[in-house]
Amino acid sequence: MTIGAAYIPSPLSSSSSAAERQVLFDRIAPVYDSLNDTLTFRQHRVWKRMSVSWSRAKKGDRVLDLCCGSGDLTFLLSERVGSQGETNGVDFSSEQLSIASSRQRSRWRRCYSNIAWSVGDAVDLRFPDEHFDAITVGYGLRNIVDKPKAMEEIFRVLKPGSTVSVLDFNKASNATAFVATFQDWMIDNVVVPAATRYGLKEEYAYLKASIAEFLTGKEQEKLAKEVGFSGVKHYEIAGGLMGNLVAVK
Ligand SMILES: C/C(=C\Cc1cc(O)c2ccccc2c1O)CCC[C@H](C)CCC[C@H](C)CCCC(C)C
Ligand SMILES: C[S@@+](CC[C@H](N)C(=O)[O-])C[C@H]1O[C@@H](n2cnc3c(N)ncnc32)[C@H](O)[C@@H]1O
Repeated sequence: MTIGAAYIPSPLSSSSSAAERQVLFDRIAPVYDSLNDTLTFRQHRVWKRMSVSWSRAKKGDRVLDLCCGSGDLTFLLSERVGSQGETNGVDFSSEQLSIASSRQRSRWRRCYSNIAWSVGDAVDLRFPDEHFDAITVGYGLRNIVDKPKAMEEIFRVLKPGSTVSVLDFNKASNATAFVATFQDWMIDNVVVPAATRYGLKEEYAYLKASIAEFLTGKEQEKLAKEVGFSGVKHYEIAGGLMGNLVAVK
C-alpha cells in the first residue's frame, strides 16, 4: 500500500504507454515542424526525400504514410503517386493531423487532393490485407510501444513485392559510439534548450531515452525478417545520425 504521495508515472518516460505518447505528440504539434527545420538546418527534408524514394512509390500507386504527424512524408508521397494515386496519412495524434490538414489547404497542389488523413493506431490498422503499394514510416517506429505488432500490421497491409521504408534516428552500435555521444550532446545542449523556450522540455528530453531504447539497424533488420519480409536492408545516413530500414514483402 502506498501512503502519502501516490505513484504517478511520468507521461514522458521511455516506458510511457501509447496513450501518454499520444498526449506528448498532441502537445508538441504546434512547434514540431519549425523546431525540426531549425535544429537540422532543414536537412530532415533531405532525409525524408531519401526515405520516400526508398519506398519505390510510383505514379498511380495506393500508399500509406504511417505515423504521418504533420505530413512531411505524406506530401512527398502524394507528389510521387500523383492525382491518379491514393495517399493515406495515419496518426494517433489528432493535433498533428489537424496541422497536416491545414498545411494541405494552405500549400494546395492538384495531387494533394489525393490525400486522406485518418486517426488510427499503428498496431491496429483499419485497412484490408495486401492493400498498399508502398508504406513510409518517418520517425514513427521508435515511438510505437509494440514495435513487433506494428511491423506485423505493416506486413499485412502491404501487397506482395511492395516496400516499407522506415526513417528514424540511428541507434549507433558500439563500433560507432561517438555518433551516440554526438546525438546525446545535441539533444542535451541544443534540442532540449530550444524546446524549453516553448515549455516543452520534458517532451523533447524523451527523445534521448527513446533513441537509447530503440533497435539498432541490425535489430530492425531481424525484426523485419521475423514478421516475414524478405529483402531487408538498413542504411545509415547523415553520417550515421539517422537510419533508414528498407524491407520488401
Ligand atoms: C528530425 C528531428 C526530430 C524528429 C523528432 C522525432 C521524435 O521522435 C520526437 C519525439 C518527441 C519529441 C520530438 C521529436 C522529434 O522532433 C530533429 C533532430 C535533431 C537532431 C538531434 C540534431 C541533428 C543536428 C545535425 C547537426 C543536423 C545536420 C546534419 C548534417 C548536415 C549531416
Ligand atoms: C516524431 S513524429 C513523426 C511525424 C512525421 N512522420 C515526420 O517524420 O515528421 C512521430 C509520430 O508518430 C505518431 N505515433 C506514435 N505512435 C503511434 C501509433 N501507435 N499509432 C499511430 N501514430 C503513432 C505520433 O503521434 C507522431 O505524430
